[in-house]
Amino acid sequence: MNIKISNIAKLPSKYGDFKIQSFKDKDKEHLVIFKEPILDNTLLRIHSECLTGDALGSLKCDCQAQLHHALQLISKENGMVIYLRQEGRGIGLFNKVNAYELQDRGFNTIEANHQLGFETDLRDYKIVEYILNYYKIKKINLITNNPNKINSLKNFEILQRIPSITPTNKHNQNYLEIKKESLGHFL
Ligand SMILES: Nc1nc2c(ncn2[C@@H]2O[C@H](COP(=O)(O)OP(=O)(O)OP(=O)(O)O)[C@@H](O)[C@H]2O)c(=O)[nH]1
Ligand SMILES: [Zn+2]
Repeated sequence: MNIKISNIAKLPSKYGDFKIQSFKDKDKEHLVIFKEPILDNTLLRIHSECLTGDALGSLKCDCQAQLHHALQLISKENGMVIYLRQEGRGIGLFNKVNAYELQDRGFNTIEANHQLGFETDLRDYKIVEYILNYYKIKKINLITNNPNKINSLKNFEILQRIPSITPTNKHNQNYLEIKKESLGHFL
């Protein structure tokens, strides 16, 4: 892996004072947001980019609420959010917009991906392993409902899974049901 690592900068936020550092893997500029001290057994959220949810407050998913919940948790003590630039479960923003248009026509999130010729989930978490090794983290308390994320971190000891439960609304109800029924999320 040919990873470039930025310097560490301060990021004061409405949830507290964090530090940020970027890890650049080819064209993907990932971000680590952390509250010191970084412990060997850190509280960790691995968050995949969702511009529509994280930045625009879309009600179609639970991403923004999950991100803010994690930032609130780590701001209380310490911990880390690894923000991965794998938008739309890895299909990218352009394709996600096309998937959303298919959802407007009645396809669910998984079917829409398949209609576009993509697998259900194209994400990979190799860079997470690199980042955790870089920070010398071996044990984690992982904030997630996604069993895939847990399985992708086989080289680390997962001490605890912290659920990330967010409010449902009429726009994300089906999305959350699919996560539970088809993707096995702990919801
Ligand atoms: N392709 C596609 N991606 C979506 C859609 N809605 C949200 N996403 C992306 O899904 C990713 C978030 O994945 P989720 O499956 O919601 O949740 P997760 O992060 O894997 O699981 P948690 O750790 O429990 O939050 C982000 O990259 C979003 O951009 C959609 O309808 N289609
Ligand atoms: Zn989202």
